[in-house]
Amino acid sequence: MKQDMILILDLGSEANPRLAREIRAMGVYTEIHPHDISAEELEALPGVKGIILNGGPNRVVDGVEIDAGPAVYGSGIPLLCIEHSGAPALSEDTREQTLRSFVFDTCRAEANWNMDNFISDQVELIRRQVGTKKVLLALSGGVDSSVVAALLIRAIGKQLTCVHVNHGLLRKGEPEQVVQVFRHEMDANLIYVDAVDRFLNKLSGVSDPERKRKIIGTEFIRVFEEESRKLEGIDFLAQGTIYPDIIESGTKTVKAVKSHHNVGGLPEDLGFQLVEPLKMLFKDEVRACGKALGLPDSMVYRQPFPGPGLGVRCLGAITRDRLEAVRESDAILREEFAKNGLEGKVWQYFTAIPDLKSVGVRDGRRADEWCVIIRAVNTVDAMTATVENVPFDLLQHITARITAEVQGVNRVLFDLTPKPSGTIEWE
Ligand SMILES: Nc1ncnc2c1ncn2[C@@H]1O[C@H](COP(=O)(O)OP(=O)(O)OP(=O)(O)O)[C@@H](O)[C@H]1O
Repeated sequence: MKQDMILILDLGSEANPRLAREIRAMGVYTEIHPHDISAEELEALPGVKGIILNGGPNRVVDGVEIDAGPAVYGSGIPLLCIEHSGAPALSEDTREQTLRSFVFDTCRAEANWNMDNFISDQVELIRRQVGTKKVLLALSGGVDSSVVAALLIRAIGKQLTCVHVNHGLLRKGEPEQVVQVFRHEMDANLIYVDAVDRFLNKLSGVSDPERKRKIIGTEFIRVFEEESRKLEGIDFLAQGTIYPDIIESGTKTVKAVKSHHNVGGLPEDLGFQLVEPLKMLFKDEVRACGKALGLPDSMVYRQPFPGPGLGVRCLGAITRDRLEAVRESDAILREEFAKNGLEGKVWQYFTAIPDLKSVGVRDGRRADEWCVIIRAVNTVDAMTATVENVPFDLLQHITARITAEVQGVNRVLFDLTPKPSGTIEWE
């Protein structure tokens, strides 16, 4: 990479990602590495202009205080030590000034970290890694895999084959958008697999949420493997791994938040070499990259969506008609939130339909129909969530639309429960 880099060494701080993002926000590239980086590893990192030793509450490991070694202290590269202790923290201003002065005055780093440079570097690296060989990508249409696809199309064009599996659990219009954007606009090699019947047949009668998730995950792998076996001469598999996936899989001082399996469960033994061009990007940078590559905002700024899709919002055993009602009501909710300035403001909003009918009145007759639950929540870290205060007249308008436009629905409920005691999703 041609960019200057500030290296962050993890001396037991939980604030490494935050520090890394702060410096990237100043336009300077950062990477987080373990405290005991060797001289060879340090040497191999390009453009290191400064090193920050970021200490914190986990600094003592097995009774011993960890520290960087001679490779770092003897490197001649400017060092800054930060210790997050119990002492009163520096004010935000002082902290930012200290960081800025270290980065720009002491290290003389150039603010050359931006998406255009990132993209041109990655294009070069991908071409070097892949040569004239072929690459396979499972393309969900979600942010990460879409940005990987766009980057690879830029780098190697038709040497990339994308496989999109329509399992029937995607939101309204999403499979069509994948085809439109990647096949028609970006002229990519796209294999579109219509596996709707296959998934819904497997899920028929299954009401246990864990079993539903498992079936969706396993069936996805089967379909993907079947498709990849039909292709010949593929050496590489591209994946939308991003930096938080790697950070969260644990460092020497911070235990794993979750294991790093990135593909919603693609096995590790598919026998391909990996291409992971986004693995050093934070989520907002992935979005910026997608935007710079020309992907539509509706793809790049999409709200988080669970891996098993609408399957976990069609509560209990999935039926086609209730799944359709989830999809249609979700589309109305999203349309109304977008029209009324709530898109981009509310972190996550969706509808869920329990396997429950109640009596109502339709065309002057009693009719047993489902109820739609609206959920709209805000969160910083998904560990806790608060409910968005959606204007009452908007809720009434959405209720009127859903009960008029969505077949089989006679009631709309608004979920007032924060997390805890609720969770964000219903299953
Ligand atoms: N319907 C699908 N068709 C093709 N690939 C899929 C599909 N669903 C998931 N994948 C693959 O599995 C990966 C992980 O899926 P997951 O649902 O966990 O989303 P994610 O990590 O948020 O990534 P993305 O933003 O790309 O959806 C995706 O990046 C993609 O490679």
